[in-house]
Amino acid sequence: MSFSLPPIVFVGGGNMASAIAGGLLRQGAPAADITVIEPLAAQAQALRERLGVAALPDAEAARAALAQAALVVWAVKPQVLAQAAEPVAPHARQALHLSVAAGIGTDSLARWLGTPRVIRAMPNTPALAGRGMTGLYARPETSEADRALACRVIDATGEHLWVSEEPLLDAVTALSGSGPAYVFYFLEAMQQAGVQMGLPAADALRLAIATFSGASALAAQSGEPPAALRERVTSKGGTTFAALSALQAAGVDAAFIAAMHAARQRAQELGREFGG
Ligand SMILES: NC(=O)C1=CN([C@@H]2O[C@H](COP(=O)(O)OP(=O)(O)OC[C@H]3O[C@@H](n4cnc5c(N)ncnc54)[C@H](O)[C@@H]3O)[C@@H](O)[C@H]2O)C=CC1
Ligand SMILES: O=C(O)[C@@H]1CCC=N1
Repeated sequence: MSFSLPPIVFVGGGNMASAIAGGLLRQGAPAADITVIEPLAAQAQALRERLGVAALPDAEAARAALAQAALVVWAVKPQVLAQAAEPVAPHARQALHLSVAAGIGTDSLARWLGTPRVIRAMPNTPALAGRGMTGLYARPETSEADRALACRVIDATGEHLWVSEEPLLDAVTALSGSGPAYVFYFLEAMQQAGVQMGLPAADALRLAIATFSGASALAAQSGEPPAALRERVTSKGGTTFAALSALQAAGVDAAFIAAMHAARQRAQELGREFGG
């Protein structure tokens, strides 16, 4: 299968870059169209071996690729983005820029990159399994073709959802960006309880994973609100009622909501601290 793609440069070759580049390659994009700037030699070597893409140590080595790039994907930590942008930006002003960094606003990005053609994305790690969910925000200076290119790249890792105002991306970060960690946290707790009740650890984990994916599939397929689906599991005076009463008594819903507000607040702080 062939998947035509203009040349792309990734800045940062960690989890997120691997997920997006891996998704593009799975869809049939030629490895020759993908270059990664990754200063860690071992990480660069792993990218070459696993994905077959060019992995170069810095902007100087990637000058030719940057000059030809239609898209530059920023996949470094928010803390190092400004510093990473400095040597790259002068060589890639013609490109569309797509940043996955949490919290860093497009005003800062446009300033550092010397172009307003900037789109922000908030993906999540299920992208590594082709089941990602990504929130997207485009600056008004981007064209329809720019937005279509960003969608094609992101859709190689799963689904996308556009938000109309940039601050909503911090809410997406708190919900689906950090969200896989909440699911893993619940999986750990469910496995632990299963083991306490005598189940082998592997069986407890299998039951927990199948329950999450089955319940999610049912919620997606039925289109019913989660509250209605929950009530259908909860027989009067039954086991689920006992469990949900214990969760409520422990204030789990309030704690969970507070946790998500903390995540959004941290995204806002990252923007202030490292957005410059
Ligand atoms: N991991 C996650 O669940 C998600 C992460 N993000 C965002 O994605 C971004 C990347 O996160 P990960 O891929 O998890 O991080 P990571 O640590 O796996 O990858 C970052 C890579 O950037 C490289 N790097 C450091 N300085 C550089 C420079 N100056 N130039 C080029 N590369 C440089 C590092 O060596 C590292 O390999 C972050 O900004 C994060 O906020 C967004 C959504 C979800
Ligand atoms: O924890 C973080 O900061 C990143 C952003 C969303 C998921 N991981």
